[in-house]
Amino acid sequence: MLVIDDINVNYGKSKVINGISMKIGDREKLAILGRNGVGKTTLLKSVIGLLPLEKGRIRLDDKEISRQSPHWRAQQGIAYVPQGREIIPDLTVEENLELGGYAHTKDLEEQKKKVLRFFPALEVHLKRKGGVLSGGQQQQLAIGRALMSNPKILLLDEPTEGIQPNIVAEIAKILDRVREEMSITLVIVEQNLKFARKIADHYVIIQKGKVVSEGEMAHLEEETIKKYLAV
Ligand SMILES: Nc1ncnc2c1ncn2[C@@H]1O[C@H](COP(=O)(O)OP(=O)(O)OP(=O)(O)O)[C@@H](O)[C@H]1O
Repeated sequence: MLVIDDINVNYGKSKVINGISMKIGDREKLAILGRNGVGKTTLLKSVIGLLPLEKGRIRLDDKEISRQSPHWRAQQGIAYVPQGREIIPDLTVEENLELGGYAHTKDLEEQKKKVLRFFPALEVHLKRKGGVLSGGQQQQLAIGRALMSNPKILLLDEPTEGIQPNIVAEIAKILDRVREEMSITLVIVEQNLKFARKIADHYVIIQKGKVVSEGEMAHLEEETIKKYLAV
């Protein structure tokens, strides 16, 4: 279980996360929702250790991780798919994948095989440069790269951004399979509500760095959507 306990995160004097708490159970599928600029990416970055906490604590399975390095947290099983994917364009698909595994996997070949089972669209392009793939393929590669560390928890920041609807549906299917077969907890920051509904069983809505609504996805009401998500 990942426990976020009353955290604050600032950029200099600007307070972005103001007392967020949440518990994310094993194998849960959580969507973090909210309008632009409310602090969703900042929250994910503080969980992986890229941003320091001003206040509060984060625990993973009863281990305090708040002050550990990003590398240490990755070794404990937290993986991250950044917004914009951040594929290295001049490395091949295979090399991009391997980058996610070097520090965490004894048997790179075996792990590659395990990950590629979920991504037939990547397997046929292994020797091509990452930069020539379509947006949807790059997103799959970014997810595959994160899975190379064999994580317990996968954090994804807007995986559907700029991706065609049919590929979005494909990614939803892949994530579902990954979660089932690798027994992973999914935490997805998302603006695409349709996708979020499809993929997640719970939601949290953030506004001005605070949680303003949370619950089961099936109970997310139109009124709440209008109030906190409609643009
Ligand atoms: N490096 C930074 N330095 C200063 N302020 C920042 C920095 N990164 C983000 N911010 C500010 O922090 C606030 C929250 O940003 P964040 O990216 O976490 O929001 P978000 O909810 O993920 O939005 P989006 O959906 O646009 O990605 C915004 O006001 C943003 O301008």
